[in-house]
Amino acid sequence: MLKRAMFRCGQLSSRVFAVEFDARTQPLYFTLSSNPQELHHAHQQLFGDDGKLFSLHVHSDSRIEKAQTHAEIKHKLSVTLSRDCDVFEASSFIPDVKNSVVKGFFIRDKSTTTLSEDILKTLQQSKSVCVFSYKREGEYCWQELWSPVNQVQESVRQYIAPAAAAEHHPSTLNIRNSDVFYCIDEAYKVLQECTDIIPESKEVLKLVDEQLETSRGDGFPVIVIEGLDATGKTTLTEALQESLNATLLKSPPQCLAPFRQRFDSEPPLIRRAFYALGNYITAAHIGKESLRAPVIVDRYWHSTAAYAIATAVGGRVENLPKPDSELYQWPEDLLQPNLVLLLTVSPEERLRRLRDRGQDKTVEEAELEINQLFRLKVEEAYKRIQNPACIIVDASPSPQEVLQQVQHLIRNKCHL
Ligand SMILES: Nc1ncnc2c1ncn2[C@@H]1O[C@H](COP(=O)(O)OP(=O)(O)O)[C@@H](O)[C@H]1O
Ligand SMILES: Nc1ccn([C@@H]2O[C@H](COP(=O)(O)OP(=O)(O)O)[C@@H](O)[C@H]2O)c(=O)n1
Repeated sequence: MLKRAMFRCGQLSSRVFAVEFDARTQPLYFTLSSNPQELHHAHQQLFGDDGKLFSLHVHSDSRIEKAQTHAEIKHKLSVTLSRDCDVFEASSFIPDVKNSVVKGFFIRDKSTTTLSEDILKTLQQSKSVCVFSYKREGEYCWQELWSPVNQVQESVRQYIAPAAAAEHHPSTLNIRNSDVFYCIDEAYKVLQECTDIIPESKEVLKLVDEQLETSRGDGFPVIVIEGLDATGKTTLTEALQESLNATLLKSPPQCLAPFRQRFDSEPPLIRRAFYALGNYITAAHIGKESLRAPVIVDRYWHSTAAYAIATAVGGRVENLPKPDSELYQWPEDLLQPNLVLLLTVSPEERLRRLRDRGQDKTVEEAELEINQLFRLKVEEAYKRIQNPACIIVDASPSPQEVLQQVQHLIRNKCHL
């Protein structure tokens, strides 16, 4: 029984564990060894005090169940644990091996209550949750499968040993087909797998099916306007629509508006698949409309990929996939625009515009405000996307000046 549980958790000895203590510093990496190892001073910080230490990881053959269980646990831990408990995002992975990440949490309980153990006991009843506890004796610290009732035999102790920082941050390893999708089929499959738990998925898939395959011939130019919230996309796209006599489209398209709130509350796998499919519906609209007039698109694949990557990657900009990573490549089956312009303004100006607008922000956008690191990662990811790459436009001058600057670019690049 115990062996099966250990097996379920993967081959632990080949894995590295990463604990994200602080978004501004690198994670703490450790590995496991069956031989006693002296505790490295960096790890003493983690294991040194008298608090109770646990980690928990989520396993399941169903990626939908795994994503939802992870999100539920995150919520549960954040609302139920006392202030004396620290919860950190943690993962276990095989260095630089794609899709090897198992996500979880690390809990440091300094309280005198048994609250964390009570919660872990409930969580552990789920067949997809694996809980480990950490014990220290002198210079040695080991991890063992935690059980609230049966004490684990000493033979399964795994000693903590330092591990080198991985070349690729662990949060970059599972991005493909979990956060960013590179063909319609992969995103489509995710929603198909959710139809039982999210009935709206069927309606979204029906809307995708209804879009006839449209391949774009030599129609009018297609120009995408990208940028963080409040950088002036709406203002500019509406002005361009008028001045170029263009059709204005957006991604996600209007037909997905009734479902957006529902999918925004889902874990990244499902939420990102929804936005990915939105791009394909918008692509079908672009295909048709560009036969008649120039098309301006407010957000498209750059937004989908940049926000998804920046959310998936913990910590600093340095943790993003490397600039030459294939994760920044445009999906081969998604209609390419002729021009992508990225509106940028200083963080101060952006905040001023957000405040002037005074309307509700999405949770993600509210997070941008408090989370400078996240904003920097979104912008950097935007700039790294290739085929087509975006051209950066300084959107801090007046609306009229920004329009003129963009009209000039469009004339040069698209001969409009
Ligand atoms: N060039 C500009 N200069 C000053 N304010 C601007 C400019 N462009 C837009 N704004 C104002 O900033 C706010 C956000 O603009 P908006 O076009 O809605 O951005 P987005 O669509 O990117 O969220 C609005 O109140 C808008 O009037
Ligand atoms: N093409 C798109 C558009 C938006 N999005 C998501 O939608 C969010 C931005 O939506 P928003 O409502 O703030 O956008 P605006 O209405 O401000 O342009 C981002 O956080 C992205 O996660 C996406 O993934 N792909």
